[in-house]
Amino acid sequence: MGGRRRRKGLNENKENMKKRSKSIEPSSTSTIDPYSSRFNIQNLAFDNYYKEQRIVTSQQWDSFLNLLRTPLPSSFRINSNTQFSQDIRSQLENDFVHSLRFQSVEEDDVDPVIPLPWYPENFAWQSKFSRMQLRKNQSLTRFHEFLKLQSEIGNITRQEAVSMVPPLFLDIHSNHFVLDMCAAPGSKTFQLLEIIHKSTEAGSLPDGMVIANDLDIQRCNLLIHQAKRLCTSNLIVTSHEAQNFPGCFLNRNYDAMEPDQNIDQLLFDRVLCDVPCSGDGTLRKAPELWRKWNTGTGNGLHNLQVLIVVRGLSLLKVGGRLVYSTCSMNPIENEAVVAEVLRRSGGSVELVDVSSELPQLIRRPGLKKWKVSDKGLWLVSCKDVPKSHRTVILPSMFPAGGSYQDAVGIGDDTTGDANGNSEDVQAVENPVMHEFTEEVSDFPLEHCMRLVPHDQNTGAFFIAVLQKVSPLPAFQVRPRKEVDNQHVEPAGQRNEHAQELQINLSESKHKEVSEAVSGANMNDNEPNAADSEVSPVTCEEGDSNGPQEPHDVENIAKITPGNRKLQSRGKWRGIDPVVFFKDEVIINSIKAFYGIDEKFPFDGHLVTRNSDTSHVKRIYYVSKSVKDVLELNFSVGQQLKITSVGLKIFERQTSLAGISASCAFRISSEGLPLVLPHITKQILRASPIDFKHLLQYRAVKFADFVDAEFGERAANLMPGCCVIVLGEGNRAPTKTLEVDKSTIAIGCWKGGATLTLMVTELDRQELLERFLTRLDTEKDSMHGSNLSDNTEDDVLHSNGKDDVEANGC
Ligand SMILES: C[S@@+](CC[C@H](N)C(=O)[O-])C[C@H]1O[C@@H](n2cnc3c(N)ncnc32)[C@H](O)[C@@H]1O
Repeated sequence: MGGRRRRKGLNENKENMKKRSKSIEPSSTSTIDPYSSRFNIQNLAFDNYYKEQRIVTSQQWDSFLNLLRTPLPSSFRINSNTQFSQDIRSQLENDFVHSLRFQSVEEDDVDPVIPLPWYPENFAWQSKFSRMQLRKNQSLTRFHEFLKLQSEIGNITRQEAVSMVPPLFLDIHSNHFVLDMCAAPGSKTFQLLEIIHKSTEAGSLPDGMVIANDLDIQRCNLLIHQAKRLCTSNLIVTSHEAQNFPGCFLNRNYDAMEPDQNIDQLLFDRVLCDVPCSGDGTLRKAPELWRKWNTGTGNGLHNLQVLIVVRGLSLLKVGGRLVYSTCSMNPIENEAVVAEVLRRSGGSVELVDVSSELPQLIRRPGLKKWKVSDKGLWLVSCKDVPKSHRTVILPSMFPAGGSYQDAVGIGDDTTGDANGNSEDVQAVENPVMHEFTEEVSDFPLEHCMRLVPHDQNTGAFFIAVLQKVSPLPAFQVRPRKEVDNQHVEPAGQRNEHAQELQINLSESKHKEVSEAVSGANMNDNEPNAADSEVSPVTCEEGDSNGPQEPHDVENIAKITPGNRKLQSRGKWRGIDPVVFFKDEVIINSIKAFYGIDEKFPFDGHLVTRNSDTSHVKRIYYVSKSVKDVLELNFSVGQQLKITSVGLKIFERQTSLAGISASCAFRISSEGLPLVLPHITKQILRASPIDFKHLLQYRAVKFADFVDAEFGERAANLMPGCCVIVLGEGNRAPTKTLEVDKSTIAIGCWKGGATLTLMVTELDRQELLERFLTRLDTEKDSMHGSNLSDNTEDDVLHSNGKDDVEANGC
């Protein structure tokens, strides 16, 4: 099966790859439109707004708009740290590029699927077909099935091409601490983690880590679910308002500080602010947005966006990089936010010129001038804003910024009604009248990047790269009244952001930093109103005692840093507590059962989500970096509301067989790659034929293994969980098992008479397919280009021992 497909692909590969360069043209295929009949894909307010903002030249307007009305080509990313990433890339390069070309629904000159030229190592791909076309067109079924399966297993992530860009500008290194402030559903978080893990050896972990935060706990759960596929110990998921993200500042002079405490404040090398936005850059993917589009959404989000970036900058180390991004085309959510942040940072933050990075990515410079529209009225300066509109239209939305204290005169309306109808409003109706006041920003906003759909057949995106060059200055704490007046309720947001303008961002002294990060109305030791709401239980421990009341803040504040009593109770209502797992009896039994070598650090690296550690079901492994953050978090009174942390490594087997085994904890499939190089017991290497049979039949009797010696060794294992590694050749159980990232291993259960597979059905199918493909590849390389037409079964049968099928296992 796999053999025939591959050979065809191999022969044509080089030629196909040469043709790739012309392939990012929009395809005529993408104009087929089941789409236009279902959605009203025009909106006059949209046209008027963006024509006036001049986001593209008037000559380009039609092609811009026409492309916006066509479906988005589907794109995806190969998860570079999955075991089969290279295999998947080869399959695309060698097989699909070729086969789809010939099955294409249209005769055109566009390659059906191509690697995105600006994405490193051909790990991101775009097809010329929209998702709908992939679903509906029968000639694309095989490709569609491939995408579906690989994405379910976690080998690929379906993601908009432009959405893959922001993480690439963060310049992430494996030792970086990264904060993803608005992370869910997590496609960019996964990119960040992949980069951090990229050059780590099997069985070891990078020094860096990612905190993925999102206010919406349901969306956090999506992220957590997807993140399991990454098998990472270097991730913490939190759920806070990004603009109030806790600072976790530990006063170093604290008497009872633990000696091993090695970080005293949560500061990050990199911060990603992929903020909530109006999302009109995704119109091609979500055409229902055409109907809903209005200028109020962007205006309503501007202030929140500024606050999130400002908070991100205060948590960024000096010298660190912050990337701000939106999938909106609106300058009020983009350039105006960046300009306001630069204004507030008083020279301590620079907008970086990244024109030499990712040169193949076509981008346009940020705008230097724009206007504000409020209910159909054009405003060119904050001086034009009538008093009654000043709660909605902020000075920071204009290119020159300013403040309403200075803005007296024309817009100083005292007679307007609640809807802003007044003589002054009439006075600003005609933008021509104020053309002479058109403002131009002084900041180098041309360094911002605008990705527009018709440049490379994508959605639209906005990206700005900021670098913190010195501590942020102290800002004036604004009077409460003005703060309330200035608050703008963003569309769909709760009224929780009103107070945040009071944040004091001084970073000149540690004490001040502590105050700054806490926000004026927010005690660092205290959950804020939004955070202590009852939220869905993030119940990683199934037997948790259910939602818990938030603990007495006073008591928490009094507990000295490092007092482990804290850990036995959860602080956040509805969220399981994070508890360091230190049960020596269980840990030693696991270590002894699997013969885990001393090089693999357990101390302080195991956590559970159950304060009753005698009933722990799941044990999670955390990297040194995550361990440090958790310890800091305990020391500062658990400011972080952690919904998920670490990698599930051991899981209690609750069945009868599990209870009777000498170690009740099995190794989870997520944890296996990490612990594999350190296991010396309960591990066997199987020949390909026996490995294949395990995958095919799920359970194989010891007597039925083709390699009798392997069967005997399996029978001699301790009852319970064991690991079977795919060996080379017919039989090869060796004493020391050398493993690397490409090693294929599976968790099994050794019962009375059989070995039984312990992987999900989906993983089993995928593993079998990949395993057969590898056999194919080996066969290819053995026979060179002169391949016979043997199937993989011929190879397997050639050892003359394939009697398992006959035995009907
Ligand atoms: C553009 S989406 C993020 C997409 C994500 N970065 C990704 O690549 O998958 C914006 C996210 O911000 C979250 N959000 C909205 N308001 C927030 C706030 N005040 N603080 C933190 N997250 C917020 C939303 O729940 C949403 O998941």
